[in-house]
Amino acid sequence: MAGVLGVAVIGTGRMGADHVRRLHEVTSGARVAAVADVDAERVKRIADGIEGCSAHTDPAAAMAADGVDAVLIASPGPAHEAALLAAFEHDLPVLCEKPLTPGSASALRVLEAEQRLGHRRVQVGFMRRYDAEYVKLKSLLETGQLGRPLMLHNRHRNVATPPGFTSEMLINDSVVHEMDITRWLLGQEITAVTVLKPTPSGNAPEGLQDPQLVLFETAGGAVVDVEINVNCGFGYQVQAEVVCERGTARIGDGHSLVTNMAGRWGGTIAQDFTERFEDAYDRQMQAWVDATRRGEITGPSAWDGYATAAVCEAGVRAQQEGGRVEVELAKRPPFYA
Ligand SMILES: NC(=O)C1=CN([C@@H]2O[C@H](COP(=O)(O)OP(=O)(O)OC[C@H]3O[C@@H](n4cnc5c(N)ncnc54)[C@H](O)[C@@H]3O)[C@@H](O)[C@H]2O)C=CC1
Ligand SMILES: O=C1[C@@H](O)[C@H](O)[C@@H](O)[C@H](O)[C@H]1O
Repeated sequence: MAGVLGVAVIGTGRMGADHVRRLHEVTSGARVAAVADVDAERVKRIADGIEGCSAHTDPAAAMAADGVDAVLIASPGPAHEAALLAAFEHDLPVLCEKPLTPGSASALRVLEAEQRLGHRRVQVGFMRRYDAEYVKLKSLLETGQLGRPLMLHNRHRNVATPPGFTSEMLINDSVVHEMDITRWLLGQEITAVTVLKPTPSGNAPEGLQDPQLVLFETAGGAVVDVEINVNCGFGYQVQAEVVCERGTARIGDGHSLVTNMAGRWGGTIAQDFTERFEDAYDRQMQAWVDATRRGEITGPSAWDGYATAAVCEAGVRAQQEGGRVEVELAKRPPFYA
């Protein structure tokens, strides 16, 4: 399609509202044509701020609304499968926030439904693939100058968790990003997961197993560790260091602004993901809109969503049962080659 892309945004909470703002104010070639949320007041408030945008409480009605060419899903994970299948019924391209679905069985159903359509429709919102530092790191690895990657160290720290955040969510909501970025950076599937649990931090709400150290093994023999630490109190940090045969490369130190003042030097630390990954969310959206207008689907696929769901399942079992848990992954269909 050549014209402006009309997008229906499903779910207008924290991420959905931010994506609506982005589409409306930052992205070129797109407009918010419809919004849907089970919270009627919230969705009306958001639609009222955008000319020509209709408000709905039923996602399928938003997808069928006038001027809708594509769908952005930002409802909670358990609502994604129904929204994806509804988008497929209208044969609409979709940008679906992570996770594709919470669970490999539901993710497989989505893969099967997309294959029945006969063409790819889904991009999953693993926005780190659009972060300038991660892009540089991947480009460097692809030159081969550093040699074969042996290990990847990751740190993923959040200031604090919202109410209701569970120990499983450290894996399913947070470490899922490292699962995707590991597969993308190294070009290898994750084959096994082990989770180590230190005595919880005094900052963690009662009952939350935080922090955790999550280890992945990959098909190419690399070992990956992830410090997931979601009540660290001081800032939002995402760091990665690849150790290769001939050198190492590291991102995420956040040294873009260093100050010298009053006998000290230092900088500031982002406070949440919307700040740290703002550019990545913007680039992800623009890339999706541009590709969709060209009639293409690029970026992380439904297969990537399924593969990470399978690793999450192994991770949650490793967390709960202890020991090393192998990832059970279906054969990759040629459709997702
Ligand atoms: N890429 C990233 O860094 C991040 C991604 N996310 C993902 O974004 C999605 C949304 O998360 P948040 O915005 O943090 O959640 P939220 O709870 O702030 O917002 C969810 C919204 O969806 C609405 N909703 C619930 N069920 C619905 C349904 N069946 N249909 C339509 N709307 C429905 C709720 O009323 C709420 O307004 C999740 O998949 C989450 O994992 C969240 C945070 C960061
Ligand atoms: O996706 C995200 C959240 O859902 C999750 O809760 C955070 O830990 C991540 O840093 C963020 O990127």
